[in-house]
Amino acid sequence: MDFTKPETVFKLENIRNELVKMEDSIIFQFIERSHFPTNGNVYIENNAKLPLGDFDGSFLDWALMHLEVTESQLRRFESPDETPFFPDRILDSILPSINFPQILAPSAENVNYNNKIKGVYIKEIVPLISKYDGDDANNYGSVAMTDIQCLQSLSRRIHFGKFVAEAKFRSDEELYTKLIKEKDIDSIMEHITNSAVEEKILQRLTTKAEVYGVDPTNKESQRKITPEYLVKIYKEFVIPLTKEVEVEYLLRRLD
Ligand SMILES: C=C(O[C@@H]1C=C(C(=O)O)C=C[C@H]1O)C(=O)O
Repeated sequence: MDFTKPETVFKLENIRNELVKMEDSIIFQFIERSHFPTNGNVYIENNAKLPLGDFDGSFLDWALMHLEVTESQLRRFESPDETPFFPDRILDSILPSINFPQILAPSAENVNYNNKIKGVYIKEIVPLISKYDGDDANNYGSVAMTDIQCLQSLSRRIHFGKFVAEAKFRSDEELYTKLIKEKDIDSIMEHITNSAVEEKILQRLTTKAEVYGVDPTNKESQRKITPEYLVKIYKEFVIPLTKEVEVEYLLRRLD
């Protein structure tokens, strides 16, 4: 898939191949996070234990916002597959624009699920992938940086739903135009759903987690991340959120 060549992006097979590649990144970032406890202090907004001057938010928010400001100046968010968590804080790039061809509908940039993704990650995913419930003040920085890697990978994977939706729209423009005009959300969700693909993804994740997630040097074969938890994360959060993005993108496709 090459974002400078739209014809490579509109092929659903190419998009699905990209989603498969993202599984490895997400698994390995979850494994990194599994070295640390939950460290709930990094998620508490305006936490007296982690003073941040006049910044309004959590330690994680502070780290993520500052990183995104730098990344924006290095052209990260010009790429159509990157969606910022702090769209109002990012800056113009200091690098010349690549001028990617228009691939998605102009309304695509308004489909930003990152606040919801961050909430689900903190509330639901961190308790599943972290080492134990607890706090280790020596690792606040490491946890924030690891969380940022996980969040940016999850964000890219879930917002890839925009490309999936565009490919599906182009595959049956008449049907989707009708459903969009009727604002028939349930029918749109039904038509973008492919249960066979979802099942294949969950089966592959189980195998990958069994291979990647076990430390071969550890005699007790202690798992770094359990296959059951990885499947649960995808089944209950990653895939549903991707489909929400697909539906939201399509509802705005004709704007
Ligand atoms: C991404 C797609 O759309 C939907 C979402 C999927 C996912 O998030 O993994 C898989 C299949 C579909 O239900 C697709 O059709 O490939």
